[in-house]
Amino acid sequence: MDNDCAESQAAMSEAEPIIRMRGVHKRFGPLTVLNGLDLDFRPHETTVLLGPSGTGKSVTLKHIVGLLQPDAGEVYFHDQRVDQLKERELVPLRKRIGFLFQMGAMFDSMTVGENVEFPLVEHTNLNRRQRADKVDRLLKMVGLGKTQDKMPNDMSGGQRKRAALARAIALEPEVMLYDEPTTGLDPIRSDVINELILALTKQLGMTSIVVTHDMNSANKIADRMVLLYDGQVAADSDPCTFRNSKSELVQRFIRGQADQQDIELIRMGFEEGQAPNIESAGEAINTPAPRRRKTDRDEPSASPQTQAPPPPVADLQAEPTGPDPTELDSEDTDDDTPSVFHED
Ligand SMILES: Nc1ncnc2c1ncn2[C@@H]1O[C@H](COP(=O)(O)OP(=O)(O)OP(=O)(O)O)[C@@H](O)[C@H]1O
Repeated sequence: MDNDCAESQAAMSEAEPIIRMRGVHKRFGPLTVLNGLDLDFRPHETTVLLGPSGTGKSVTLKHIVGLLQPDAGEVYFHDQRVDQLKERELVPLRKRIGFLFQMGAMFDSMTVGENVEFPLVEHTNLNRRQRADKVDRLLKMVGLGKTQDKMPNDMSGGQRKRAALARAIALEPEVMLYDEPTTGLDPIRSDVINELILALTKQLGMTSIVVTHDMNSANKIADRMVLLYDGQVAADSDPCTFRNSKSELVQRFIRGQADQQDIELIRMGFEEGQAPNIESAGEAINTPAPRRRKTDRDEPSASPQTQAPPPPVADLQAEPTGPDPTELDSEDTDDDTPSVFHED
């Protein structure tokens, strides 16, 4: 054992996995995305899924909630085989696994309050008053108190993501999946999201799986880092061991460094008097990622009808004990000094 990493290694869970992916294969036409993926997720742990664009990180998340089905292989949530469930049978599963989509996926025609209330209306027996209280509590938890009546389009990107997170945890899911939760946010707003993810995991005992390209975020929130490459797991360890890995692949990814093949591609583009082919560059580490057409069971558009069931967590019943986040959330600064989870 690398002594420098003993603390980081010790922090990793040894509990039985609650999500298991076994030999998962997934192709889209000629493109193989997952190539026999074996991956487990243990409870109360935050796993960060890393990897170049197009390696199948989002596709992996979508298999966990049955938004995509494997061509071969098995996906389990506890003892339940997810990949064989019919759409109707997926509903209870999706109440236990929340999903924060890349773009937040708010219903633009509804107020923020209505958005957060939506899963409560659909999936609980709470009366109007109880729902209103819960929406209020959820919005405070993410530092967005008193925004119930706002329209999503009148909010900043960071606020929308937090509102989407409030909706995603409304049903108190056991597991939260985050698809690039900090993309498009400045470092301060990104950190707000990081704090929220940490709070949900550490204080409410949630299990989190986070897809990100953001190494700052990964370093802050991860109990475990997994690098996907070529449709398989290329590295899987505690964060300290990951950072100290001698693997060239891992190190290049951490440094965000193009390899010789990428550089050569760009040089050739210049020499031929063409604009460099940025799309192709990176493919030596980035598995080919043809731009895709979103299909059937893909990320929902902003329409309640197509929205994947909102998410779930632990005990949201308790009143938040920290400072009232609404006071931190001034109209013009968009904020962001969350988190309601902080104890005094
Ligand atoms: N529903 C789909 N139909 C066709 N191709 C798809 C579909 N979903 C994903 N793909 C393709 O599968 C590959 C992996 O996609 P995925 O979104 O998982 O990548 P990723 O690793 O999350 O990348 P990024 O970091 O850029 O988000 C891409 O080439 C993508 O175009």
